[in-house]
Amino acid sequence: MNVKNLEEILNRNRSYTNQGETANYIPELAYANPQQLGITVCTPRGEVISVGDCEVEFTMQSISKVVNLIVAVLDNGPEQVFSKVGMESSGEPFNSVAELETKAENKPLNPLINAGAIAVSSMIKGRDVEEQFQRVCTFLSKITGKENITLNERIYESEKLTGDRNRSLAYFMKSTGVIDTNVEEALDLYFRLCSISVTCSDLAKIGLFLSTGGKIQGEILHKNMPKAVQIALSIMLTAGLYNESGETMMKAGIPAKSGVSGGIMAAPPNEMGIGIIGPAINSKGNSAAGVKILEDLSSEYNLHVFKKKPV
Ligand SMILES: NC(=O)CC[C@H](N)C(=O)O
Repeated sequence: MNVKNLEEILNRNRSYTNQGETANYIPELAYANPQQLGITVCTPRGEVISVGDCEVEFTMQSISKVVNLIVAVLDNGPEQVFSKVGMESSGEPFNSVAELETKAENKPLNPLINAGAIAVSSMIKGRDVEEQFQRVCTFLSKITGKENITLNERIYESEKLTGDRNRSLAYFMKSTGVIDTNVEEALDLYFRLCSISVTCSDLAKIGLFLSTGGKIQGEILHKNMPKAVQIALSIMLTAGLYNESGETMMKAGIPAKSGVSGGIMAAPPNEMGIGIIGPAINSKGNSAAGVKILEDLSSEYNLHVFKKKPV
């Protein structure tokens, strides 16, 4: 792998930024530059290669759902978490209201759609929202090696102000017993987690952590970490890109998670961590150029999980 190679992949896919738009249902997200495009790759051997607009910060949005899930699984065990949230891909938009009532016994279909992630947030341990949030930040800090994990206040306020769809999902889940804690607190934690600032290289480090089975600088910090990571990767593979997950699974074949700010975090097992930013998103809510870059990275570096690797 080298810089030139990655630059070529980035440039080859640049025109796809014109096939998307920045998210505007959270008004503050609309101000991102739709032409921005960057890739960072981290390998287990310690190489870090960044190309394009990698230094720009953006919010994690739905990529935080993966970290959220791992913390909740470590806190409660998988049985407890999956007694409230399903394991199936949805085939519907990430904020679908209808499927919550009509599918899977009132359980949100999986932890990576909005309803599922709000339910998972309610299970994170802590005295109050601040402590819950700080526990997730501490974990993120260990993974990324960044001392300060910060929240983008403008985006957070914008999310809260316009988050009525998420509120309706959460209150519905309270009525069916999926959420049995304070709904507003679960939502507040969810909004905060979505508003955490990151760069491409932070995403690549999260990807590397997952790709190496949950190791942080060669160490496993919790005995249940490998299991939690295995769960997260499985759900990323089947549901990480919402109703574009099947196509991405077939074409790129890499466990990945997208967010509406245009980030994609990907974790081809044992290979590398990948962070991509491209704020112009397609109709499914995924970075328009980002998904194409993921496909190209997969074919360039043989990353598809079902591609026969040379022995
Ligand atoms: N797909 C996403 O990134 C959605 C996250 C966003 N904060 C929302 O709740 O709608």
